[in-house]
Amino acid sequence: MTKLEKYKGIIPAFYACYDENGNISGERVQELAKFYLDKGVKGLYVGGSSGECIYQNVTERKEVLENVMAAVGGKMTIIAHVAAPSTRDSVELAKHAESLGVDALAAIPPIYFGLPEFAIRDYWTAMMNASSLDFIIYNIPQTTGYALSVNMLKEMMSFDQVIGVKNSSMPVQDIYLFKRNAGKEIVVFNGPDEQFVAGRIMGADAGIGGTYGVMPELFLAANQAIEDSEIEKAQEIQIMIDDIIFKMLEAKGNLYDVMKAVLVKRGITIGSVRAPLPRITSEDMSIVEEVYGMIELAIKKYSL
Ligand SMILES: CC(=O)N[C@@H]([C@@H](O)[C@H](O)[C@H](O)CO)[C@@H](O)CC(=O)C(=O)O
Repeated sequence: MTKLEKYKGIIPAFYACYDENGNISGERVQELAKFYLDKGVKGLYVGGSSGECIYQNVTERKEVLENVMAAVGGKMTIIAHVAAPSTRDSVELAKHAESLGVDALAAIPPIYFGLPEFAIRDYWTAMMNASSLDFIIYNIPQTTGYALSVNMLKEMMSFDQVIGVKNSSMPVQDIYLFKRNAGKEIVVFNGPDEQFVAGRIMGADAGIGGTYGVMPELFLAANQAIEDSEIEKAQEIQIMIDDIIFKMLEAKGNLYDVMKAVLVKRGITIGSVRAPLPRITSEDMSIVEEVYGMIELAIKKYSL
């Protein structure tokens, strides 16, 4: 088994778990982490977009990771997204993550100001230098405004710690582009859940996604179908997944709040989203019901 094997598979992007007052709930974090452990996913991606990291302070982000590690540390692969607006906070989070024994760090590029590539490199290397952990570049141009270039990829790949890219850019060809130009074996994680199967076919080794958490069974089944070269089955499951995602996106409230409401129906309560993310409305509840039904039906169809 190569050292990259532990990253290959289905890795839900962990949701922010709050109590009824909107504070981090360690108890709920642990409950959600154990739910995913029971489902058999490969690992968890903690503190990313789905973790609402942008709206949490450093202390809160540490508390989330501490509770994930307390619940499932050592039992599954844990990737800690540690990027924060300042390099200083990101470095602090990187050191903290290493002290807890996570497997890898991940980071988006710096946000808000459009910075030159040398500054982005310095931001990432500061986090790497603060630990000895594997490091994953998080490419998500649609939210950060920076699209990973091949030159930057090559420069970053010269660091031994850099083992992969979580790629959330929309062109599926980027997956191959990054693998082709990395100059070494890397793991590419598919980001857009709507094209997970396409991403795997184009060479993604794994997937990290925000909607996995509400229907992990379906992504596990799609991944298994790919592994078994059952492409038609994989496509069929992907289409069901997309119908579910498109339905959730019809809601007025934020996608994460829709998924949190669906999780309640699946027996897991993790609170709502933090403002400015809009909460679901009473009219959105029919979408929640419908989505829950669609997930149940798909699970039944494939006896998952
Ligand atoms: C732009 C965006 O948020 N992309 C999501 C997707 O999982 C996305 O929610 C999904 O494809 C639905 O559109 C992930 O790539 C983000 C993610 O995994 C994370 O950091 O939480």
